[in-house]
Amino acid sequence: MKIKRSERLIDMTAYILNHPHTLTPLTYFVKKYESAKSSISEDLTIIKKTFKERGFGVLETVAGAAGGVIFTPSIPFSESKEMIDSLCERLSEQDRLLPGGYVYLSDLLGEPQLLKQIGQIIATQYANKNIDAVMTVATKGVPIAQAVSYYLNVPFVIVRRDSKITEGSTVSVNYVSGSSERIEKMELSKRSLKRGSRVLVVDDFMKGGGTVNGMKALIEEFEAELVGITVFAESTFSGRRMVEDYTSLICVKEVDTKTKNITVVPGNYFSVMGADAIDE
Ligand SMILES: O=P(O)(O)OC[C@H]1C[C@H](OP(=O)(O)OP(=O)(O)O)[C@H](O)[C@@H]1O
Repeated sequence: MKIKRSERLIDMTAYILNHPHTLTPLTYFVKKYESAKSSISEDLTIIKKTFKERGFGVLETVAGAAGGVIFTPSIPFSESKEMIDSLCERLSEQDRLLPGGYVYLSDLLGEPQLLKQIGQIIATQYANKNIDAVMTVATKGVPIAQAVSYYLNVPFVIVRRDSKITEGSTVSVNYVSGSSERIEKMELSKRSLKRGSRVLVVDDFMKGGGTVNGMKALIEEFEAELVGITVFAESTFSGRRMVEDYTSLICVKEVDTKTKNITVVPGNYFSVMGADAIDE
């Protein structure tokens, strides 16, 4: 289609934003807009510069015959900080405290815009870590895994605590639930992960860390590689937490079961990202 340059820029930007971590050859745009390669290259330079200045992410040009452009989305720290701070306020509402020191999150994890931001924030942390798959455990981790997998453009796999005939043959592990000291089981369809896959584990909430530890054990069973663990929220845990190396967006710092007050503060995301940024 032959359109004005201003319209072409908008159309190209929409396509690129909707295709994260996807190599798009320049010839695709040349054919689509019936334009010269030099015009398309100029357009991509404008988009690349604007994305960088506005903090939308990096538009990388891959040279060579099989080259093109790849968009790696990211979210500016300022936007992440604003979103996490407002979440801490919302989560400090009194009626969220559940028995056992858990916190009611399901309303937040049902909000499309918030899930989109959570996906962007976590995907920003792993943008350059060559993730092959995102892993979570049913049920409340699923919307988070879906959001993160969209922005990393990789599949997500769902670990289950119950056996389902529709999952085919599975690999299962027993794990100690850190919060309840109970032996529990989780399983994953054999079809889900290839040997050597680089896996990111996400979940909605971490208390004792037993659930995440179980997923770590499953990744070992698949002879895959754990790249990182990021949870939406963590709570302080009086017992011995089973997982040490993880990232959280928010932290339930204090819980007063008498007044039902909870104090929620930002998690360790910014300190972890700050460290990573220094390393880059
Ligand atoms: O760190 P731990 O002590 O292991 O607890 C964190 C688990 C428990 C809770 O899941 P549930 O509410 O039990 O299950 P579902 O997500 O299906 O609601 C949460 O979603 C994490 O997966």
